[in-house]
Amino acid sequence: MTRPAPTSSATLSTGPSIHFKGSFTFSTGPLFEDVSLRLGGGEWNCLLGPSGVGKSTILRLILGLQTDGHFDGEITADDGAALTNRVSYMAQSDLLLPWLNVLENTCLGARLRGQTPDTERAHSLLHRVGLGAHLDKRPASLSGGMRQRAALARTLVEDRDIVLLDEPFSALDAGTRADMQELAAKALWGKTVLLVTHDPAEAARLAHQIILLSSGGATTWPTPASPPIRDIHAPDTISCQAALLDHLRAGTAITNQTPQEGAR
Ligand SMILES: Nc1ncnc2c1ncn2[C@@H]1O[C@H](COP(=O)(O)OP(=O)(O)OP(=O)(O)O)[C@@H](O)[C@H]1O
Repeated sequence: MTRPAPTSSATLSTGPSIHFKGSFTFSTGPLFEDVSLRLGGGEWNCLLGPSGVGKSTILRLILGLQTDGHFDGEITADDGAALTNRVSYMAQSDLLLPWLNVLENTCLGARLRGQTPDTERAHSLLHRVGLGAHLDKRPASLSGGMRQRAALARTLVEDRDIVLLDEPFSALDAGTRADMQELAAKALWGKTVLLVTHDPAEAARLAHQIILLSSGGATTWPTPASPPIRDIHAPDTISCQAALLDHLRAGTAITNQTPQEGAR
């Protein structure tokens, strides 16, 4: 499979395939039942679906985070190794610590593990996400998009086999979003990436595999024949994006009719 050439100096290793299978229940009732999905090893797997269907919950389960509900199932990697300490994660909220500056936040993972941070790599990534002039600033003085780019740099600085990204580009303007998509795709070359997104264009551009999650379970959606990162102008990218949007809209259609109008 053709992939964009790596531009990072990080150690290159290919991430494993991951199998997720199970059901998740809150005390109030089931969130999903018998969901089965396979994340392609070393690939970008984009997960889309209606709000509240359980996408972030699946990320949290793969990460091994505490949840309020009960998971009955299994999550395994095809190389047989445990997932512990192999996963990096970017949550929907940036989770930047307010008392640390941008550089310190980016290096936080290594410091929490008692390791010496790779400040050269952190500097390089912060420059590449456009925050080179803001290393000393605290999160409170950054815009929402700048905070999201700082959180992205903090995720990219980790050299993990498996990377979980929960709507990482949602706060960015269109141009910066395209730039950050390309940066992330190159920096995470060969990693197993699970990207939660609501953006069909993002999935059509970045995905090796598109997975749709609904109350009925997980299904795959056809991706263009060309390899990611795809040209946004390419006909197969545009048709994938359009068909995906049509499908998602049909699944979340909102009617403006009153019940009385609908009955006429
Ligand atoms: N303690 C809880 N008890 C009951 N339901 C809960 C609890 N915590 C979360 N939920 C519900 O679980 C559902 C799944 O949330 P999750 O964040 O995984 O969805 P999502 O698909 O990622 O949504 P979005 O696209 O809006 O981010 C939501 O409807 C949420 O309200």
